[in-house]
Amino acid sequence: MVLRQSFLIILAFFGMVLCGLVYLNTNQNSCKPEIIEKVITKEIRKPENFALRSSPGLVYNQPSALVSRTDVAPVTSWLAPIIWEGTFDPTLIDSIFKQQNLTIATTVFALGKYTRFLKDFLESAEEHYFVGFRVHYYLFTDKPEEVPEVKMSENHSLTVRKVPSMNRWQDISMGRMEILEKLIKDELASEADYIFCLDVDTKFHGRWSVESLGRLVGVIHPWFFDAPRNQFTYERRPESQAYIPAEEGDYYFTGAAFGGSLEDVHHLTKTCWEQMNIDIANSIEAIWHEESHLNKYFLYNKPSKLLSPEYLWRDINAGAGQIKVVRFTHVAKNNAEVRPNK
Ligand SMILES: CC(=O)N[C@H]1[C@@H](OP(=O)(O)OP(=O)(O)OC[C@H]2O[C@@H](n3ccc(=O)[nH]c3=O)[C@H](O)[C@@H]2O)O[C@H](CO)[C@H](O)[C@@H]1O
Ligand SMILES: [Mn+2]
Repeated sequence: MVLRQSFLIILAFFGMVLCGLVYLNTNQNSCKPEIIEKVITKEIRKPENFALRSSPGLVYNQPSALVSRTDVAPVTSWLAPIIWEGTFDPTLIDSIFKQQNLTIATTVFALGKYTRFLKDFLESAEEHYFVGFRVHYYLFTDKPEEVPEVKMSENHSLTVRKVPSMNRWQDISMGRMEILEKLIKDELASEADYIFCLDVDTKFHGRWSVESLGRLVGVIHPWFFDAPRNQFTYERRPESQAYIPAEEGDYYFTGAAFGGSLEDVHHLTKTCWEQMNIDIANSIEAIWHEESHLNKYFLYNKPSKLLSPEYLWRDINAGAGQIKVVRFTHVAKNNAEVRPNK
């Protein structure tokens, strides 16, 4: 009898503990979405944070309603500014954006032999890229041990992330879209205001700063800024999701640099990655990989700001009358030697 009673008490005790655990567990699960939501809503910036406030007493040149550069277009036909030297006042624009307390996330990938480009990329960025503004670089590499020590300025920081190696350079280049989509979705909401995604085989030579910020930002490719649209190297096969017919197209954009607000770049990376996967399922790869999909995206989701080829020039020594300042260049490389495949 006593034995039976104690057995029942023990059973009841374990029952309670079990119930408690189940409760805790379900409760934790049901809490998760709430917590995530709280973090995001807490960090969303209010519209007034983006107001273009200027300080009394700031001395700068009077802007003109009449005079501008006449050798280049400072605006697209959908009224997005095109940023060229001489279209903005660095003193004024820096002072306005200083008041917004921004963080610019910047991603760069260096897999395989491309780690050799990191030193020049990072050192030159520290000299010219968003100087005086908060920058968080996210560097994705399969060889973290090869990341050089580069001294970061006070408000710039670098996070290194290990990613698996890949055998095809095309897969590395296209795979960036998937990693970027996840990074923005999972981590950046409470971390940054804007993002730029850059090729690593590049180098800064001049200012690249807040004049480049916008909701959705594309960089005009240095080889095609003066070409007619039917000569752009868009994907021309209708079977690909990146297809653009010969009579359509605005500009040809580079895949080596794009950016904007987290929300807009998230949508861009997600869409391009989805489109590339449809192509894979249909056994087709766009002629210039994610760059082709990016161009398709920009055609039907117009960028709100365009950066002139000053923001991705061919080579520091290559000249063109319209390029008054070279800010960022693609560096010459031996593709056959540096890539894992043809
Ligand atoms: C100037 C320009 O418009 N560049 C684009 C162009 O060729 P690119 O010749 O510039 O392509 P690329 O060889 O630089 O590859 C793009 C990027 O992928 C990364 N990477 C690539 C290979 C590798 O082994 N390891 C590695 O880390 C690295 O960050 C590199 O900068 O077309 C590519 C897609 O076809 C991309 O759209 C590039 O952005
Ligand atoms: Mn490149």
